[in-house]
Amino acid sequence: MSKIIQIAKTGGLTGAITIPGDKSISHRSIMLSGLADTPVTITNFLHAADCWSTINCMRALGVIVEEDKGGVLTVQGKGLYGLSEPSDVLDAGNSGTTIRLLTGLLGAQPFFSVLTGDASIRNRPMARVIAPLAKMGLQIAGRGQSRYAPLAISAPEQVRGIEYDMPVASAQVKSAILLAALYANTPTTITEPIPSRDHTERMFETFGIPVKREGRAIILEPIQKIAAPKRLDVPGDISSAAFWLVAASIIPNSELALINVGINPTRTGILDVLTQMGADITITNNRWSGREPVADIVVRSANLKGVTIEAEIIPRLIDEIPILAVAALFAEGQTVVKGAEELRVKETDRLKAVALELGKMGATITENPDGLVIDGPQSINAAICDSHHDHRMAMSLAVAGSAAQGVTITESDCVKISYPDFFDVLSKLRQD
Ligand SMILES: O=C(O)C1=C[C@@H](OP(=O)(O)O)[C@@H](O)[C@H](O)C1
Ligand SMILES: C=C(OP(=O)(O)O)C(=O)O
Repeated sequence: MSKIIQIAKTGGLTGAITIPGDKSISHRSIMLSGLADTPVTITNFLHAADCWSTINCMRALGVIVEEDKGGVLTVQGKGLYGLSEPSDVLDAGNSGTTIRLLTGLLGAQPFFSVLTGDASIRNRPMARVIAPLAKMGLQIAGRGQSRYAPLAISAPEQVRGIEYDMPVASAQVKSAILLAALYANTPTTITEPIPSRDHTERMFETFGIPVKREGRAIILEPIQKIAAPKRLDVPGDISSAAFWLVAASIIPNSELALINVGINPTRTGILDVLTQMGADITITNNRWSGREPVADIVVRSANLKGVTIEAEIIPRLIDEIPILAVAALFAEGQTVVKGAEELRVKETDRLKAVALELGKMGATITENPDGLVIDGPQSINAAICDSHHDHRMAMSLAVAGSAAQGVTITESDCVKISYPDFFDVLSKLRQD
């Protein structure tokens, strides 16, 4: 794929899109299956670069992962106590989920390992996982006084359960602790400031690991074994569907059917906010994919209005702020995003990148330390914009350009991180 892509203005988008597998759930499906004693077949796995980083790390620990021609995976795990010492450095690539979750899992193993990733990953905060894991007895050291990867992980003397009040709402930190807690000799209680995505908890239950939830607390008792399912199906990723939800809302004469979208309530902040903005969204065909709720979603063009997005909802739409900023440019009135300072430590500083790159298209966006203020509607022009190597930025810019006067995006191949077919799907739906 070319690194520079030109996107033209488009007429209404119509058709049906089967949404690719959920990235968060795909990572977890490989990790848990890797700890199983019996083979697990995984359907609708997200074949994107981040999830392959997880597969490659698990393979380096001895787990066998096979892929058939249709992309269905079969994982032959090593059992809870069967992972082996990797002979080389483990590479998480661009994936924060891979490096953070594996830090918890590897920290509890009786061997040495080193975890690193690309330039972006080596700049993302790791102290937030190392601090609670150290309280559990794990031995993890990193660059910059253990704030950054590469991380060197040594065998712990023992793994203790902890009671931990999380200072930041982060599913990655919560999950790292839960994975380490699988090896603890005492219970672990984690309390979240605001509930974050609960895919790890649901996946644990799918693997026969009981997880107690009491208000904002999550409790895991010491376990002896796990009981893997034979098959696991990954629902479609609502964070990928988000680009189509906004594109169809802001491009006149659009009607898209989004098939197989995960609608776990810890992820549906985008639906709540778009509905509040006046979007025309219908949820149909509600069903279950294992312990995860799934539906089809029909979205039609609508006149949007600005809204205030408060801190409390941010964890439920954490990855959707860039595309919501695009929606806000087309909405009548002011949109304010608050309590979103976590966006500064993602693949790039997403608050800064949104203001800068949409600014190149002529948009005026005020960047606050913890959010954005966007007055709409604004007319935006064609421009050459940079993705900052951030998949969600690239896709958000493509939607903005499609709805306005077109856009040229540099470093556009980063969409391979979460949605490799994104530009192909967009070009098939276009009515030029
Ligand atoms: O646990 C996960 O799968 C994820 C959690 C979120 O990160 P944080 O835990 O850092 O908020 C999210 O931004 C990321 O895309 C995926
Ligand atoms: C932040 C993201 O992922 P990760 O933290 O896994 O790199 C994302 O997908 O937007």
